[in-house]
Amino acid sequence: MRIDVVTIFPDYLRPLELALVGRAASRDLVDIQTHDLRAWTHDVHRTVDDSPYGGGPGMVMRPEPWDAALRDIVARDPSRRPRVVVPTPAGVPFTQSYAAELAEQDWLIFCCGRYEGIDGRVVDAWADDEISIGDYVLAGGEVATLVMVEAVTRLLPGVVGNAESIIDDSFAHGLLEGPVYTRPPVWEGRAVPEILRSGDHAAIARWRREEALRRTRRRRPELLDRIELSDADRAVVAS
Ligand SMILES: N#Cc1ccccc1Cn1ccc2ccc(-c3cc(N)[nH]n3)cc21
Repeated sequence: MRIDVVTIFPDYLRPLELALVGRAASRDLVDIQTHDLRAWTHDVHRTVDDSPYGGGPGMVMRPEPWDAALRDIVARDPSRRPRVVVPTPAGVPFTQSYAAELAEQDWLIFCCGRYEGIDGRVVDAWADDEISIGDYVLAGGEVATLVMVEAVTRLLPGVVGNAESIIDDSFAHGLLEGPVYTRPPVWEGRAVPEILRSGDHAAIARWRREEALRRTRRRRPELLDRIELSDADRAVVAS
């Protein structure tokens, strides 16, 4: 997969050079290129913003640099059509299934806005997806892009060593993941649940599902309406 990110703060995307995503890039499992939007400005001040039509606070990102940047980047591989993603607080919620959908693409371009956002005509002309990572307002699209690139990259083949761990992900089954434990068996007087040290894998799987059901019921009950529950699951949720 190729991922291009356009931003006025390229250094904000440096974390993509680290850890899981950085390792995936070094193994050529993903090719991530970051671009400074100001490279597509031509005035001495490299201006990317202007006052909003209709008045109001803040500034809006001008259409011309964005259109020039996207035309240039897309033209670099005429045989492929990228999926253009614009992070925005007004977007469709980003979910694990959305990450899986984006992970199926072979080329993503993330457009990181700043100020009060990108001129709506550019978004209309170019965006395939306008995505929100949560109901709060960030100062720009870079953090949302970091979140989405990590969530998508970890789903790419070969990136996560133990493929099972992404299958058992929180949300993969529609439930929140239950608690996890490691050594020591007792820490500060708190013991690891005995079942996890029993070696009875069927019982352990059942316990983990029950913990996931209980945690989901407590923290995100609305998720339970979206999944098929067995009679045993319903008994746990009702208890
Ligand atoms: N747009 C806008 C906007 C509107 C009002 C006030 C401040 C901003 C800042 N901003 C500019 C670009 C941009 C991109 C994404 C987010 C974003 C995403 C999520 N999920 N929260 N915030 C915010 C962004």
